Amino acid sequence: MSAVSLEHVSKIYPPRATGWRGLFTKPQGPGFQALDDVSLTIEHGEFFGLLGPNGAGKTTLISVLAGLCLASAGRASVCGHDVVNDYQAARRSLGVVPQELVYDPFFTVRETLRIQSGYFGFRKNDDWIDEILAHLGLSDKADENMRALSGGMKRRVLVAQALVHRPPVIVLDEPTAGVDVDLRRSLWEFISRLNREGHTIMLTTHYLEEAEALCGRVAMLKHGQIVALESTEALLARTGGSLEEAFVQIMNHSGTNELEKQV
Ligand SMILES: Nc1ncnc2c1ncn2[C@@H]1O[C@H](COP(=O)(O)OP(=O)(O)OP(=O)(O)O)[C@@H](O)[C@H]1O
Repeated sequence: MSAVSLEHVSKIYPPRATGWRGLFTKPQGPGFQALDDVSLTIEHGEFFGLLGPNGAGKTTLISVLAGLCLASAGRASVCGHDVVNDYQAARRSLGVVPQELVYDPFFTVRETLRIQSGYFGFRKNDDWIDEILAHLGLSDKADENMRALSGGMKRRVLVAQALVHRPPVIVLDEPTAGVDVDLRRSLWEFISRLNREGHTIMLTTHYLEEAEALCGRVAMLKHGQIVALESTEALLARTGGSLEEAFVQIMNHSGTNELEKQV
């Protein structure tokens, strides 16, 4: 049983209503294909990078895994639990750090984490909450109101929120966007430790030097299709440079119909 499995997953967003006519008529048109027949398996304990330019479909793929949007075709599972038919177990197996800074401005950091623990049925979770806070440099912010935190601090809380239920699989959607060097370092130390302890990590980032240093295997998405899927080492050996150079090479020179060759 794999940590994450996607079998022929496609996602077509329905056409959006435009203008005032959209209020009265059903939007017409083909919709937008964000994922196109994506198949991918991530084994337990892997540190996996999901890379691609803006709009490639990374967040859509994560949303399918987290049950936030339904795939139009195909099947996805987390730790063997189907994200549709067995969604509660799938959701419990997954901790997602979202890209957007979403938070409730009425609660303190500790209250936020206690509430999140409650969603997963953890009542007395303060020992683990304190440990997470310490590792993310948030101990002195525990009793501060969420709205009083800086953007980088809010992002740390989002990371903490994803970890409160000790999920075996952790998905980080651009966790270091807009955070300082200090947090990056402490965040990666903490995430690497969780990975060493057996957690599976799936990371999306535009900082390719971070992906190169951390990820044992990477997938590259382009227009919703996988255009590269291999170990970081093999990819670098094949393309003969850094991950950034490999990324530019693959994105500029591989049409999506070259897929079969590379996957
Ligand atoms: N709810 C939606 N309705 C319609 N189209 C959408 C919706 N969500 C995303 N899209 C489109 O699907 C495509 C893939 O978006 P997605 O957010 O998955 O890309 P991404 O790879 O995560 O990009 P980024 O690196 O910018 O975060 C984009 O063209 C986006 O505009």
